[in-house]
Amino acid sequence: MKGVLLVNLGSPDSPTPKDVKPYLDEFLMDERVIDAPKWLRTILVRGIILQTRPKKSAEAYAKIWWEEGSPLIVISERFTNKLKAQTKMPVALGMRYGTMTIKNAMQELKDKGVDDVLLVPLYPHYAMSSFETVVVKVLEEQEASFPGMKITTLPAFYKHPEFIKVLSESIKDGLEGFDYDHVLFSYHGIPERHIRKNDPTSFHCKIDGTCCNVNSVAHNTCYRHQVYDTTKMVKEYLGLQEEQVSTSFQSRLAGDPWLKPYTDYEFERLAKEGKKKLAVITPAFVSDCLETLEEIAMEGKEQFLEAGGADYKHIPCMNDNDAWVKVMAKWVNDWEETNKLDVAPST
Ligand SMILES: C=CC1=C(C)c2cc3[nH]c(cc4nc(cc5[nH]c(cc1n2)c(C)c5CCC(=O)O)C(CCC(=O)O)=C4C)c(C)c3C=C
Ligand SMILES: [Fe+2]
Ligand SMILES: [Fe+2]
Repeated sequence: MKGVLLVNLGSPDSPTPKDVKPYLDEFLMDERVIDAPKWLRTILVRGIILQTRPKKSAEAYAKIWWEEGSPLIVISERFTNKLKAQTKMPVALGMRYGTMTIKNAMQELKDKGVDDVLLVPLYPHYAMSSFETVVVKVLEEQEASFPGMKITTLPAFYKHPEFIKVLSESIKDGLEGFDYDHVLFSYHGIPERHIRKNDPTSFHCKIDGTCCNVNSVAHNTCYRHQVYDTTKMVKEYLGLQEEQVSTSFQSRLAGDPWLKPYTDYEFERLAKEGKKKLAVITPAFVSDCLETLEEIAMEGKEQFLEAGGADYKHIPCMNDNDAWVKVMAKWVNDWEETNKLDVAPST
């Protein structure tokens, strides 16, 4: 029997250093997130980062926490429940990190008789620290505990026309009544090195501003190419002008060079260039989370206004909006009927 496994990133159990620490430990000890050799990763994560970050992180989580729990988890659960109502197949939700494990979600599907699973990483773009680590973890769990289970993965849907349409329409709704003069597309950043590591040709991705416009098989796993494609397609759908739009990367960790331009620097640049009324959208995330609700909606607003901006709005993610659930329901139900996936054509 067919079934659907939705996977998002996950959150700590509560916004306290006690619960944030094991969550961050699992997250940052993932070799696809901090890709240093294990001995070095252990020193970096357990010897340095985890000494101070859990407290700082817990304070940030406390600012956005809801009565029902972490926004990312609550929103993902609402999305899952709505999807369940639109498909005959069993649907389960797991998180890559934290206590809502992928293994439990797979067990839930198995208990319902599912042996043919459509895995849906809840990320529009491919990065080894998001999409790839989910796929690898699911395959590890399959090998260890669910040997009879077949896994098919929904590819990154960053340029699927239905995704672009539903994302653009939700942005249009968010922009309604807000008199903006610029729209910033802020994506979660990744270290530049990860782009090169994920390049199957070993030579295409130069991160020099040109490679991403030249067709290549490398784009199937190039986060930078994919996010610029999303910006371009949404910009075209909404009829925005080139000079009204820019793309930047947020949430970097100290150390490595990460994808540029950095969102916090863009706030300053845009304000200084006279863009006074800024709308910020965050299309790397399908649901709002710490990185959108705290870093963009709260911190970002403060940074932009301090730099001289006059008005600022974070446009919410698609979350459990009905049109987005409908698109996902169509994708999974089509797969159930045809056993084929028509999601992201490769370039
Ligand atoms: C959009 C996909 C994501 C990518 C790619 C990604 C890469 C990445 N993240 C970190 C470090 C942290 N990210 C944190 C939070 C966080 N990250 C994503 C998504 C992607 N991360 C989400 C949805 C969230 C929010 C989770 C929530 O509970 O709301 C955090 C934790 C918070 C903090 O302490 O800042 C860290 C740490 C790295 C190093 C990385 C790529 C290498
Ligand atoms: Fe992250
Ligand atoms: Fe590129």
